[in-house]
Amino acid sequence: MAYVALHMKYSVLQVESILFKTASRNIIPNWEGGQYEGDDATRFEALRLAMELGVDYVDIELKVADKFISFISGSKPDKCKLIVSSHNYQSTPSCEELADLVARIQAVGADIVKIATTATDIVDVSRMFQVMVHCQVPMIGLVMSEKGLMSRVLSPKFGGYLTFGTIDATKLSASGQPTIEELLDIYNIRHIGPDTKVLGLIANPVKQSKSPILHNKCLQSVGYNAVYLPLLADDLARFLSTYSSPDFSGFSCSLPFKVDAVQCCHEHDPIAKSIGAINTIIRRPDGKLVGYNTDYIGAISAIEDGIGGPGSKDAAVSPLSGRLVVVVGAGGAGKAIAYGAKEKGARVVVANRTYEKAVSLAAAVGGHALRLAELETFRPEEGMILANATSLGMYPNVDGTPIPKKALSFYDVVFDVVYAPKVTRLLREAEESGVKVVSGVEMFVRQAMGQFERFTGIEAPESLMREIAAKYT
Ligand SMILES: O=C(O)[C@@H]1C=C(O)[C@@H](O)[C@H](O)C1
Repeated sequence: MAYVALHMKYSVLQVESILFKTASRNIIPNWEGGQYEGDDATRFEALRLAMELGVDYVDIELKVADKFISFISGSKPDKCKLIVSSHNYQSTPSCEELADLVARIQAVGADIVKIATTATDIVDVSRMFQVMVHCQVPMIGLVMSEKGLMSRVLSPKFGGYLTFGTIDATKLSASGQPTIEELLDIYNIRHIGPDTKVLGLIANPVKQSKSPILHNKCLQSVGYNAVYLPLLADDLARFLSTYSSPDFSGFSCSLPFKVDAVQCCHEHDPIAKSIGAINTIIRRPDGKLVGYNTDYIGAISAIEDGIGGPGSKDAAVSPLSGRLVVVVGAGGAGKAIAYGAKEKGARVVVANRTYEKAVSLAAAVGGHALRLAELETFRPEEGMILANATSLGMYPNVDGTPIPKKALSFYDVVFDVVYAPKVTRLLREAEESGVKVVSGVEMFVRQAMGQFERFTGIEAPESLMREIAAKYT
Protein backbone atom coordinates (compact mmCIF):
# COMPACT_ATOMS: atom_id res chain seq x y z
CA MET A 1 0.00 0.00 0.00
CA ALA A 2 1.59 3.24 -1.10
CA TYR A 3 1.30 5.84 1.60
CA VAL A 4 1.38 9.54 1.35
CA ALA A 5 2.91 11.08 4.41
CA LEU A 6 2.49 14.77 4.99
CA HIS A 7 5.96 15.81 5.97
CA MET A 8 6.11 18.95 8.15
CA LYS A 9 9.48 20.62 8.17
CA TYR A 10 9.27 24.06 9.82
CA SER A 11 5.54 23.78 9.00
CA VAL A 12 6.34 23.71 5.28
CA LEU A 13 4.72 20.59 4.03
CA GLN A 14 6.00 18.37 1.30
CA VAL A 15 3.60 15.72 0.14
CA GLU A 16 5.87 12.81 -0.54
CA SER A 17 4.97 9.48 -1.93
CA ILE A 18 6.81 7.07 0.28
CA LEU A 19 6.74 3.31 0.35
CA PHE A 20 6.55 2.40 4.00
CA LYS A 21 7.19 -1.32 4.24
CA THR A 22 5.48 -1.41 7.62
CA ALA A 23 3.14 1.53 7.21
CA SER A 24 0.31 -0.54 5.90
CA ARG A 25 -1.20 -2.95 8.39
CA ASN A 26 -1.19 -5.75 5.86
CA ILE A 27 2.59 -5.82 6.15
CA ILE A 28 2.95 -4.85 9.77
CA PRO A 29 3.79 -8.11 11.53
CA ASN A 30 0.88 -9.69 13.30
CA TRP A 31 2.74 -9.43 16.63
CA GLU A 32 2.51 -5.64 16.20
CA GLY A 33 -1.18 -5.62 15.39
CA GLY A 34 -0.78 -6.00 11.62
CA GLN A 35 -1.53 -8.83 9.22
CA TYR A 36 1.93 -9.88 8.03
CA GLU A 37 2.67 -13.46 9.04
CA GLY A 38 5.90 -13.99 7.09
CA ASP A 39 9.44 -14.13 8.48
CA ASP A 40 11.52 -11.07 9.36
CA ALA A 41 14.30 -11.86 6.89
CA THR A 42 11.87 -11.47 3.98
CA ARG A 43 10.53 -8.24 5.41
CA PHE A 44 14.02 -6.92 6.12
CA GLU A 45 15.14 -7.76 2.56
CA ALA A 46 12.20 -5.77 1.16
CA LEU A 47 13.13 -2.80 3.35
CA ARG A 48 16.76 -3.03 2.30
CA LEU A 49 15.69 -3.09 -1.35
CA ALA A 50 13.42 -0.08 -0.74
CA MET A 51 16.40 1.85 0.64
CA GLU A 52 18.45 0.91 -2.44
CA LEU A 53 15.56 2.17 -4.60
CA GLY A 54 15.84 5.51 -2.85
CA VAL A 55 12.88 5.78 -0.47
CA ASP A 56 13.08 8.70 1.92
CA TYR A 57 12.09 6.73 5.01
CA VAL A 58 11.99 3.18 6.27
CA ASP A 59 9.77 2.39 9.23
CA ILE A 60 10.70 -0.59 11.43
CA GLU A 61 9.17 -1.76 14.72
CA LEU A 62 11.12 -1.14 17.92
CA LYS A 63 10.94 -4.84 18.79
CA VAL A 64 13.10 -5.85 15.83
CA ALA A 65 15.01 -2.60 15.23
CA ASP A 66 18.30 -3.98 16.58
CA LYS A 67 17.88 -7.06 14.39
CA PHE A 68 17.13 -4.93 11.31
CA ILE A 69 20.06 -2.58 11.89
CA SER A 70 22.34 -5.61 12.14
CA PHE A 71 20.72 -7.06 8.99
CA ILE A 72 21.57 -3.96 6.95
CA SER A 73 24.92 -3.83 8.82
CA GLY A 74 24.93 -0.08 8.80
CA SER A 75 24.56 0.20 5.02
CA LYS A 76 21.71 2.70 5.09
CA PRO A 77 21.95 5.41 2.44
CA ASP A 78 22.36 8.86 4.08
CA LYS A 79 19.24 10.09 2.28
CA CYS A 80 17.08 7.42 3.89
CA LYS A 81 15.90 8.15 7.44
CA LEU A 82 15.17 5.30 9.82
CA ILE A 83 11.85 5.58 11.62
CA VAL A 84 11.59 3.25 14.61
CA SER A 85 8.01 2.71 15.64
CA SER A 86 5.86 1.33 18.41
CA HIS A 87 2.12 0.63 18.06
CA ASN A 88 -0.39 0.24 20.89
CA TYR A 89 -3.83 -0.76 19.60
CA GLN A 90 -5.44 -0.87 23.04
CA SER A 91 -4.70 2.39 24.85
CA THR A 92 -2.50 5.45 25.35
CA PRO A 93 -0.02 5.17 28.25
CA SER A 94 0.89 7.90 30.74
CA CYS A 95 3.21 10.75 29.77
CA GLU A 96 6.00 9.08 31.75
CA GLU A 97 5.57 5.80 29.92
CA LEU A 98 5.44 7.59 26.56
CA ALA A 99 8.61 9.55 27.42
CA ASP A 100 10.34 6.31 28.44
CA LEU A 101 9.31 4.77 25.10
CA VAL A 102 10.78 7.78 23.25
CA ALA A 103 14.07 7.23 25.08
CA ARG A 104 14.12 3.51 24.25
CA ILE A 105 13.46 4.23 20.57
CA GLN A 106 16.16 6.89 20.51
CA ALA A 107 18.60 4.45 22.11
CA VAL A 108 18.40 1.96 19.21
CA GLY A 109 19.54 4.65 16.80
CA ALA A 110 16.31 5.94 15.27
CA ASP A 111 16.53 9.04 13.10
CA ILE A 112 12.83 9.60 13.81
CA VAL A 113 10.74 8.37 16.75
CA LYS A 114 7.24 7.11 15.87
CA ILE A 115 4.68 6.21 18.52
CA ALA A 116 1.10 5.29 17.58
CA THR A 117 -1.33 4.63 20.41
CA THR A 118 -5.12 4.35 20.67
CA ALA A 119 -7.58 6.79 22.24
CA THR A 120 -10.33 5.34 24.40
CA ASP A 121 -11.22 8.92 25.36
CA ILE A 122 -10.39 12.10 23.44
CA VAL A 123 -8.42 13.41 26.44
CA ASP A 124 -5.84 10.64 25.83
CA VAL A 125 -4.51 12.70 22.91
CA SER A 126 -3.34 15.46 25.27
CA ARG A 127 -0.65 13.12 26.68
CA MET A 128 0.76 12.52 23.21
CA PHE A 129 0.81 16.29 22.57
CA GLN A 130 2.67 16.87 25.86
CA VAL A 131 5.38 14.35 24.93
CA MET A 132 5.66 15.66 21.36
CA VAL A 133 6.21 19.29 22.32
CA HIS A 134 9.01 18.32 24.71
CA CYS A 135 10.67 15.74 22.47
CA GLN A 136 14.23 16.76 21.53
CA VAL A 137 14.38 14.52 18.46
CA PRO A 138 12.12 14.35 15.38
CA MET A 139 8.94 12.57 16.48
CA ILE A 140 5.80 11.23 14.86
CA GLY A 141 3.08 10.97 17.50
CA LEU A 142 -0.35 9.67 16.44
CA VAL A 143 -3.35 8.45 18.38
CA MET A 144 -5.61 6.02 16.57
CA SER A 145 -9.45 5.71 16.57
CA GLU A 146 -12.07 8.38 15.80
CA LYS A 147 -11.34 9.96 19.21
CA GLY A 148 -7.71 10.37 18.14
CA LEU A 149 -8.36 12.38 14.97
CA MET A 150 -7.12 15.65 16.52
CA SER A 151 -3.67 14.07 16.96
CA ARG A 152 -3.42 13.62 13.20
CA VAL A 153 -4.65 17.04 12.15
CA LEU A 154 -2.89 19.03 14.90
CA SER A 155 0.43 17.22 14.45
CA PRO A 156 2.05 20.33 12.86
CA LYS A 157 0.85 22.47 15.78
CA PHE A 158 2.54 20.25 18.38
CA GLY A 159 5.81 19.63 16.57
CA GLY A 160 5.00 16.35 14.83
CA TYR A 161 7.49 15.38 12.13
CA LEU A 162 4.79 14.06 9.82
CA THR A 163 1.26 12.71 9.81
CA PHE A 164 -0.40 10.04 7.72
CA GLY A 165 -3.36 10.22 5.39
CA THR A 166 -4.82 7.48 3.25
CA ILE A 167 -5.32 7.92 -0.46
CA ASP A 168 -8.47 5.77 -0.41
CA ALA A 169 -11.02 6.28 2.38
CA THR A 170 -12.03 2.62 2.12
CA LYS A 171 -8.48 1.38 2.81
CA LEU A 172 -7.25 2.79 6.13
CA SER A 173 -4.06 1.46 7.66
CA ALA A 174 -5.17 2.60 11.09
CA SER A 175 -8.53 3.48 12.61
CA GLY A 176 -9.53 7.12 12.52
CA GLN A 177 -7.17 7.93 9.65
CA PRO A 178 -8.32 10.85 7.46
CA THR A 179 -7.77 10.97 3.72
CA ILE A 180 -5.09 13.14 2.16
CA GLU A 181 -7.91 15.14 0.57
CA GLU A 182 -9.47 15.85 3.98
CA LEU A 183 -6.12 16.85 5.48
CA LEU A 184 -5.32 19.20 2.61
CA ASP A 185 -8.72 20.52 1.51
CA ILE A 186 -10.81 20.52 4.70
CA TYR A 187 -8.24 20.92 7.46
CA ASN A 188 -5.83 22.98 5.34
CA ILE A 189 -3.00 21.16 7.11
CA ARG A 190 -0.32 22.93 5.06
CA HIS A 191 -1.12 26.06 7.02
CA ILE A 192 -1.37 24.58 10.52
CA GLY A 193 1.47 25.61 12.81
CA PRO A 194 2.23 26.34 16.49
CA ASP A 195 0.09 29.51 16.46
CA THR A 196 -2.97 27.99 14.79
CA LYS A 197 -6.09 28.32 16.95
CA VAL A 198 -8.18 25.21 17.54
CA LEU A 199 -11.97 25.29 17.13
CA GLY A 200 -14.33 22.36 16.92
CA LEU A 201 -17.62 20.62 17.53
CA ILE A 202 -17.85 18.81 20.88
CA ALA A 203 -20.55 16.17 20.44
CA ASN A 204 -21.28 12.46 20.46
CA PRO A 205 -21.88 11.31 17.79
CA VAL A 206 -19.99 13.80 15.64
CA LYS A 207 -19.36 12.01 12.34
CA GLN A 208 -22.63 13.29 10.83
CA SER A 209 -21.81 16.95 11.38
CA LYS A 210 -21.18 19.31 8.47
CA SER A 211 -19.75 21.99 10.74
CA PRO A 212 -16.12 20.99 10.02
CA ILE A 213 -16.47 21.43 6.25
CA LEU A 214 -18.54 24.60 6.71
CA HIS A 215 -16.34 26.40 9.24
CA ASN A 216 -12.99 25.30 7.78
CA LYS A 217 -13.86 26.52 4.28
CA CYS A 218 -15.06 29.84 5.74
CA LEU A 219 -11.98 30.21 7.99
CA GLN A 220 -9.80 29.69 4.91
CA SER A 221 -11.86 32.19 2.90
CA VAL A 222 -11.20 34.97 5.43
CA GLY A 223 -7.60 33.90 6.14
CA TYR A 224 -8.20 33.28 9.85
CA ASN A 225 -5.45 31.06 11.33
CA ALA A 226 -7.61 28.39 12.95
CA VAL A 227 -8.73 24.83 12.23
CA TYR A 228 -12.12 23.40 13.16
CA LEU A 229 -12.26 19.73 14.20
CA PRO A 230 -14.92 17.13 14.96
CA LEU A 231 -14.30 16.38 18.66
CA LEU A 232 -15.85 13.06 19.74
CA ALA A 233 -16.08 13.52 23.52
CA ASP A 234 -17.53 11.40 26.30
CA ASP A 235 -17.50 14.09 28.98
CA LEU A 236 -17.73 17.84 28.25
CA ALA A 237 -16.19 19.08 31.51
CA ARG A 238 -13.27 16.65 31.19
CA PHE A 239 -12.64 17.77 27.61
CA LEU A 240 -12.70 21.48 28.49
CA SER A 241 -10.44 21.09 31.54
CA THR A 242 -7.96 18.93 29.61
CA TYR A 243 -7.69 21.22 26.58
CA SER A 244 -7.56 24.42 28.63
CA SER A 245 -5.01 26.35 26.59
CA PRO A 246 -6.26 29.68 25.18
CA ASP A 247 -5.34 28.22 21.78
CA PHE A 248 -8.46 26.03 22.13
CA SER A 249 -10.47 29.16 21.64
CA GLY A 250 -13.98 28.23 20.57
CA PHE A 251 -16.40 25.31 20.35
CA SER A 252 -19.71 24.36 18.90
CA CYS A 253 -21.55 22.17 21.37
CA SER A 254 -24.16 19.66 20.35
CA LEU A 255 -25.92 16.47 21.41
CA PRO A 256 -25.74 15.44 24.24
CA PHE A 257 -23.81 18.34 25.85
CA LYS A 258 -25.88 21.53 25.27
CA VAL A 259 -27.44 21.49 28.74
CA ASP A 260 -24.26 20.29 30.50
CA ALA A 261 -22.46 23.23 28.87
CA VAL A 262 -24.34 25.69 31.09
CA GLN A 263 -22.53 24.37 34.19
CA CYS A 264 -19.19 24.29 32.36
CA CYS A 265 -19.17 27.97 31.41
CA HIS A 266 -17.97 30.71 33.76
CA GLU A 267 -20.22 33.33 32.12
CA HIS A 268 -23.39 33.14 29.98
CA ASP A 269 -25.06 35.30 27.39
CA PRO A 270 -28.43 36.25 29.00
CA ILE A 271 -30.46 34.48 26.28
CA ALA A 272 -28.44 31.28 26.71
CA LYS A 273 -28.96 31.54 30.45
CA SER A 274 -32.74 31.90 29.99
CA ILE A 275 -32.86 28.99 27.54
CA GLY A 276 -30.73 26.79 29.78
CA ALA A 277 -28.78 25.41 26.84
CA ILE A 278 -25.54 26.42 25.11
CA ASN A 279 -24.34 25.52 21.62
CA THR A 280 -21.40 27.93 21.42
CA ILE A 281 -18.52 28.18 23.91
CA ILE A 282 -15.88 30.88 23.58
CA ARG A 283 -12.67 30.76 25.63
CA ARG A 284 -11.59 34.33 26.36
CA PRO A 285 -7.82 35.13 26.47
CA ASP A 286 -8.11 35.20 30.28
CA GLY A 287 -9.20 31.56 30.10
CA LYS A 288 -12.84 32.16 31.04
CA LEU A 289 -15.45 30.13 29.14
CA VAL A 290 -18.45 32.13 27.93
CA GLY A 291 -21.59 30.35 26.71
CA TYR A 292 -23.95 31.49 23.95
CA ASN A 293 -26.91 30.02 22.13
CA THR A 294 -27.14 30.58 18.38
CA ASP A 295 -29.64 27.73 17.88
CA TYR A 296 -32.40 30.01 19.13
CA ILE A 297 -32.04 32.66 16.41
CA GLY A 298 -31.09 30.03 13.85
CA ALA A 299 -34.22 27.94 14.31
CA ILE A 300 -36.73 30.70 15.00
CA SER A 301 -35.66 32.94 12.11
CA ALA A 302 -35.69 29.90 9.78
CA ILE A 303 -39.25 29.05 10.83
CA GLU A 304 -40.38 32.70 10.58
CA ASP A 305 -38.97 33.07 7.06
CA GLY A 306 -40.34 29.62 6.24
CA ILE A 307 -43.85 30.68 7.27
CA GLY A 308 -44.00 34.22 5.97
CA GLY A 309 -41.30 34.30 3.30
CA PRO A 310 -37.82 35.92 3.34
CA GLY A 311 -37.51 38.83 5.73
CA SER A 312 -40.44 37.76 7.90
CA LYS A 313 -37.96 37.34 10.77
CA ASP A 314 -37.62 41.15 10.77
CA ALA A 315 -41.35 41.89 10.63
CA ALA A 316 -42.84 44.10 13.36
CA VAL A 317 -45.10 41.20 14.31
CA SER A 318 -43.58 37.76 14.03
CA PRO A 319 -45.50 35.22 11.88
CA LEU A 320 -45.22 33.01 14.98
CA SER A 321 -47.26 35.39 17.10
CA GLY A 322 -50.46 33.77 18.31
CA ARG A 323 -49.66 30.43 16.65
CA LEU A 324 -49.54 27.09 18.49
CA VAL A 325 -46.04 25.63 18.24
CA VAL A 326 -45.58 21.95 19.13
CA VAL A 327 -41.95 21.31 20.07
CA VAL A 328 -40.90 17.64 20.06
CA GLY A 329 -37.84 17.17 22.28
CA ALA A 330 -36.91 18.92 25.52
CA GLY A 331 -33.10 18.79 25.12
CA GLY A 332 -30.83 21.64 24.10
CA ALA A 333 -32.42 22.38 20.73
CA GLY A 334 -35.92 21.96 22.13
CA LYS A 335 -35.23 24.46 24.90
CA ALA A 336 -33.96 27.00 22.35
CA ILE A 337 -37.01 26.62 20.11
CA ALA A 338 -39.53 26.63 22.96
CA TYR A 339 -37.94 29.76 24.44
CA GLY A 340 -37.75 31.47 21.03
CA ALA A 341 -41.34 30.63 20.12
CA LYS A 342 -42.56 32.06 23.43
CA GLU A 343 -40.48 35.22 22.90
CA LYS A 344 -42.15 35.63 19.49
CA GLY A 345 -45.65 35.46 21.03
CA ALA A 346 -46.48 31.87 20.20
CA ARG A 347 -48.20 29.38 22.52
CA VAL A 348 -45.99 26.38 23.16
CA VAL A 349 -46.69 22.68 23.68
CA VAL A 350 -43.76 20.39 24.49
CA ALA A 351 -43.70 16.64 23.83
CA ASN A 352 -40.81 14.50 24.97
CA ARG A 353 -39.99 10.82 25.51
CA THR A 354 -39.33 11.57 29.19
CA TYR A 355 -42.64 13.26 30.09
CA GLU A 356 -41.21 14.98 33.19
CA LYS A 357 -38.75 16.90 30.98
CA ALA A 358 -41.67 18.00 28.78
CA VAL A 359 -43.49 19.23 31.88
CA SER A 360 -40.43 21.13 33.10
CA LEU A 361 -39.75 22.86 29.77
CA ALA A 362 -43.45 23.60 29.18
CA ALA A 363 -43.65 25.23 32.60
CA ALA A 364 -40.56 27.35 31.83
CA VAL A 365 -42.26 28.84 28.77
CA GLY A 366 -45.81 28.97 30.13
CA GLY A 367 -46.97 26.16 27.89
CA HIS A 368 -48.36 22.63 28.15
CA ALA A 369 -46.75 19.19 28.08
CA LEU A 370 -47.67 16.14 25.99
CA ARG A 371 -46.57 12.57 26.05
CA LEU A 372 -44.97 11.50 22.74
CA ALA A 373 -47.74 8.97 22.09
CA GLU A 374 -50.37 11.75 22.37
CA LEU A 375 -48.98 13.42 19.24
CA GLU A 376 -50.84 10.82 17.18
CA THR A 377 -54.21 12.40 18.02
CA PHE A 378 -53.31 15.89 19.24
CA ARG A 379 -55.30 18.36 17.11
CA PRO A 380 -56.75 21.14 19.29
CA GLU A 381 -56.82 23.66 16.44
CA GLU A 382 -55.86 24.35 12.82
CA GLY A 383 -52.68 26.13 11.70
CA MET A 384 -50.30 24.50 14.16
CA ILE A 385 -46.53 24.44 13.66
CA LEU A 386 -44.47 21.32 14.46
CA ALA A 387 -40.77 21.58 15.33
CA ASN A 388 -38.75 18.37 15.71
CA ALA A 389 -35.92 19.05 18.16
CA THR A 390 -34.89 15.43 18.69
CA SER A 391 -32.19 13.52 16.82
CA LEU A 392 -34.81 11.15 15.37
CA GLY A 393 -34.12 10.79 11.64
CA MET A 394 -30.48 11.90 11.96
CA TYR A 395 -27.80 9.95 10.12
CA PRO A 396 -27.27 7.02 10.39
CA ASN A 397 -30.75 6.24 11.83
CA VAL A 398 -32.51 7.89 8.89
CA ASP A 399 -35.75 5.88 9.27
CA GLY A 400 -36.52 7.54 12.61
CA THR A 401 -39.31 10.09 12.96
CA PRO A 402 -40.98 11.65 16.04
CA ILE A 403 -44.58 11.48 14.80
CA PRO A 404 -46.73 9.14 12.65
CA LYS A 405 -47.28 10.39 9.09
CA LYS A 406 -51.05 10.42 9.47
CA ALA A 407 -50.78 13.11 12.18
CA LEU A 408 -48.74 15.47 9.98
CA SER A 409 -51.79 16.81 8.18
CA PHE A 410 -52.80 18.45 11.49
CA TYR A 411 -50.05 21.04 10.91
CA ASP A 412 -49.53 24.03 8.60
CA VAL A 413 -45.72 23.94 8.87
CA VAL A 414 -43.22 21.25 9.89
CA PHE A 415 -39.62 22.14 10.85
CA ASP A 416 -36.79 19.68 11.58
CA VAL A 417 -33.56 20.60 13.39
CA VAL A 418 -31.96 17.52 11.80
CA TYR A 419 -30.08 18.55 8.63
CA ALA A 420 -28.15 15.35 7.89
CA PRO A 421 -29.86 14.07 5.80
CA LYS A 422 -31.15 17.31 4.30
CA VAL A 423 -34.59 15.74 3.69
CA THR A 424 -35.41 13.68 6.77
CA ARG A 425 -38.20 11.12 6.87
CA LEU A 426 -40.28 13.67 8.82
CA LEU A 427 -39.85 16.37 6.14
CA ARG A 428 -40.45 13.89 3.33
CA GLU A 429 -43.69 12.60 4.89
CA ALA A 430 -44.82 16.15 5.71
CA GLU A 431 -44.36 17.19 2.08
CA GLU A 432 -46.21 14.06 0.97
CA SER A 433 -49.02 15.18 3.30
CA GLY A 434 -49.16 18.60 1.61
CA VAL A 435 -47.61 20.43 4.56
CA LYS A 436 -45.13 23.32 4.19
CA VAL A 437 -41.67 22.23 5.41
CA VAL A 438 -38.68 24.18 6.76
CA SER A 439 -35.35 22.39 6.43
CA GLY A 440 -32.85 22.03 9.24
CA VAL A 441 -30.22 23.27 6.79
CA GLU A 442 -31.64 26.77 7.20
CA MET A 443 -31.19 26.59 10.95
CA PHE A 444 -27.74 25.02 10.52
CA VAL A 445 -26.48 27.89 8.33
CA ARG A 446 -28.00 30.61 10.50
CA GLN A 447 -26.69 29.22 13.81
CA ALA A 448 -23.27 28.69 12.19
CA MET A 449 -23.15 32.33 11.06
CA GLY A 450 -23.60 33.48 14.64
CA GLN A 451 -20.93 31.05 15.82
CA PHE A 452 -18.42 32.02 13.14
CA GLU A 453 -18.67 35.66 14.21
CA ARG A 454 -18.17 34.69 17.87
CA PHE A 455 -15.17 32.48 16.92
CA THR A 456 -13.40 35.01 14.70
CA GLY A 457 -14.85 38.49 15.26
CA ILE A 458 -15.36 38.54 11.49
CA GLU A 459 -18.75 38.75 9.73
CA ALA A 460 -19.74 35.31 8.49
CA PRO A 461 -19.49 34.83 4.68
CA GLU A 462 -23.19 33.93 4.34
CA SER A 463 -23.21 33.21 0.61
CA LEU A 464 -20.22 30.87 0.98
CA MET A 465 -21.89 29.18 3.93
CA ARG A 466 -25.05 28.63 1.90
CA GLU A 467 -23.03 27.33 -1.05
CA ILE A 468 -21.18 24.83 1.17
CA ALA A 469 -24.35 23.76 3.00
CA ALA A 470 -26.12 23.20 -0.32
CA LYS A 471 -23.22 21.12 -1.63
CA TYR A 472 -22.47 19.00 1.43
CA THR A 473 -25.80 18.41 3.13
O1 LIG B 1 -22.55 20.64 13.51
C1 LIG B 1 -23.59 20.31 14.07
O2 LIG B 1 -24.26 19.36 13.69
C2 LIG B 1 -24.06 21.09 15.30
C3 LIG B 1 -25.51 21.06 15.46
C4 LIG B 1 -26.17 22.00 16.18
O3 LIG B 1 -27.41 21.83 16.58
C5 LIG B 1 -25.57 23.31 16.47
O4 LIG B 1 -26.06 23.90 17.66
C6 LIG B 1 -24.07 23.21 16.51
O5 LIG B 1 -23.53 24.51 16.58
C7 LIG B 1 -23.53 22.49 15.28
